[in-house]
Amino acid sequence: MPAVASRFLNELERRGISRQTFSCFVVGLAVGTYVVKIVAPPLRERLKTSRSSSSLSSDNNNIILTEEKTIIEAEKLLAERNAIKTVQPGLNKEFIIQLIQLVRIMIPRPVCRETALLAAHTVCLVSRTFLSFIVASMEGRMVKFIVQHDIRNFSKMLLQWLGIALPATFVNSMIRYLENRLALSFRTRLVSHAYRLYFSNQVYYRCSNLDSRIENADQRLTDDIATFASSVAHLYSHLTKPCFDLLLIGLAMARSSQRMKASVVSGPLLAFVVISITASILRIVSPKFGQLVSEEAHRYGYLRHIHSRIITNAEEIAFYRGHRVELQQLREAYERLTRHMNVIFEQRLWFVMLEQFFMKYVWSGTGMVMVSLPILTTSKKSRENANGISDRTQYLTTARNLLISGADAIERLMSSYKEIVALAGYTHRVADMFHVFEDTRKGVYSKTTVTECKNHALPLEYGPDDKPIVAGRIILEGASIVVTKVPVVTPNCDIIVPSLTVTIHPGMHVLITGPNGCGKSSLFRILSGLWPIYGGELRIPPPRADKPCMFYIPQRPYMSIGSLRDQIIYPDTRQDMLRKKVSEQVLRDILKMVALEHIAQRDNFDEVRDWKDILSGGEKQRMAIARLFYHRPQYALLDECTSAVSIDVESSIYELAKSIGITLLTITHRPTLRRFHTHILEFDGQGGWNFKPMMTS
Ligand SMILES: Nc1ncnc2c1ncn2[C@@H]1O[C@H](COP(=O)(O)OP(=O)(O)OP(=O)(O)O)[C@@H](O)[C@H]1O
Repeated sequence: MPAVASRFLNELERRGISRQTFSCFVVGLAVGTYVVKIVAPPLRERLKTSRSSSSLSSDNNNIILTEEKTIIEAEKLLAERNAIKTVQPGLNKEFIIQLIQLVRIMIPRPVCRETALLAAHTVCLVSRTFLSFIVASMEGRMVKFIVQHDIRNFSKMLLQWLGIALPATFVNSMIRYLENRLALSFRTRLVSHAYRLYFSNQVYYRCSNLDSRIENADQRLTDDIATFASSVAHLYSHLTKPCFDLLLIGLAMARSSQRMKASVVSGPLLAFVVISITASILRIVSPKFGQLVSEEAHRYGYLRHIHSRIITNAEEIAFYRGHRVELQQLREAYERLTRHMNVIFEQRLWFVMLEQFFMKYVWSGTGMVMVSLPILTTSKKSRENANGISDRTQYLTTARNLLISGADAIERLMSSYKEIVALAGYTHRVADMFHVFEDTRKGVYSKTTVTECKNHALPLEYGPDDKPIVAGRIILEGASIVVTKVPVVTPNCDIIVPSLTVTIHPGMHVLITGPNGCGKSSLFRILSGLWPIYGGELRIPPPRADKPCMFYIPQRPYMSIGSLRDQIIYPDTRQDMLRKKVSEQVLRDILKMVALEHIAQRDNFDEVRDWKDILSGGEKQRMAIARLFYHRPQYALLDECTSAVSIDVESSIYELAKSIGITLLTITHRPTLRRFHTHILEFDGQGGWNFKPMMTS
């Protein structure tokens, strides 16, 4: 082995690489690797535990349910805990696979805007490294000329130094600019991919109502994607540049110490030993910041939750004069947060002290020793030589500059590692979100259920996890709604109605009644395709270009952002309206039908307001019914949508709807509406139902 090593070193020397240069490079590489290794575990630990504001607080794998948690929250926490148990974000194979998948979305083709930005960014990074070397050696030579009283050469060098400053500053700001552009480009690609998935097949509804794998889709779509994209862009420069820097710095320092005829191994070796020992100490004594930060985020999230509850329910609280109770709750939440923050500050106090001591003093001292070793070990004869003094000054200045750059590179390498670990966490969150979107789009759900689904006597097919399989069929055909042996099953796997069979032809106006929670609205969810069909068959008319097959109006109407026109034609846009050749006069007539003509007189159709707050409860319901007259669907699914409308207006609305050929499916508890219907579907609340023609009295 020694013979092989010696031959290898001889070969290097033959190719112009001295033994000293090579050993310096190897030691430098070892220091870098060790630093990265030593910093890794605590950071990974930290990232695992520091999660979003809605994250769970877990201790020894047991969920701590604070007094504020409801059953729904408990369910969410359970789901989150399960997710953490199954997939651990970290630097593993899964991270690489997920990262490659995301990179394919961010850089869809070999030749695209992103690759051009990446190429320009790389050129700038390489240029910056070379420029810093040129500047460091120039500064060394300038000091040498000062010591030698060589004014001519000093002035020449100063001018050259200033000349280099211009491209150097330009390259620096270009690096930042390109990094930001790259991050934004990546983000845009990811966001448009995410939006495409989120708005196909009602994924936005399904992933929050039928699936519990994603707790906060909004946070993942905004914060997580943005952080992931900027982290990838940042990491590229943070990883490549310090490695490149360290390599060149090592070579340059070896060259300059070689000129001083000194040993080049002892310095880096010393640095390696010192960095290893101090980094190990820091790792051992570091407090568990991950857990502490996670708990802080949790308490902060609760404080925000209380604030938003007060804003949402301000009117109710004001009527009740409930401000004392609310204030008390706010104060308690705030105090819990500040108490915990104080604990973090105290723990951080001594740790930061130790960290600063090592990094600022121990590492700097080691650097000084490294730089001075070649000078301190020179012979007495060369020490007394006049040229030797200026050479040593030049060496010292150049070495000092290189050392500063080297320290900067090591620091950046350490923070790059932090970023890789952080990136693993965000990669997991973003990739997981896409995965869940894809699943829910295809109708594959995973929900932690409170109820066990083990009633195998019921006519459902069950999977190995004892959850019912989505085995029903939807057929778009004919003009009638035909429900055949379809069970009504909630997302929690509660079977409300084991088997429902109903046929509704156009013109059969059906009144749907039954006690609270018997499954009336759930039937509408099934007809609209929001809930999966676990069995049987559902035939509904295929969608038509001129009018929708079904139009649902809920009890709590939704007011969109936009003008008065947008409220009436929702979910159409103005372009859709113009294409359908609907004039403003038609909109005015529609408002008249629902007794809202005064709104059109008060505001013009372009008026943009906060309609949710401006309109009264009954007015909002009437506005929702105006949409029915605009869209004129084949079937109207009316879910207690006139509960706040006066009886006379309600009657005229029903008469009008029937007269323009809309078939009504109405959920109501009001007996006054019976006369507008031809059939009745009665649920008994025990899973039974009865569908028959309406008896006229
Ligand atoms: N998203 C959901 N996840 C789980 N269970 C749900 C969900 N939505 C409704 N349920 C449950 O399904 C059952 C039927 O609800 P549904 O809304 O159909 O009742 P309903 O007959 O319309 O009642 P009401 O007359 O009070 O409006 C209820 O027990 C309800 O708790």
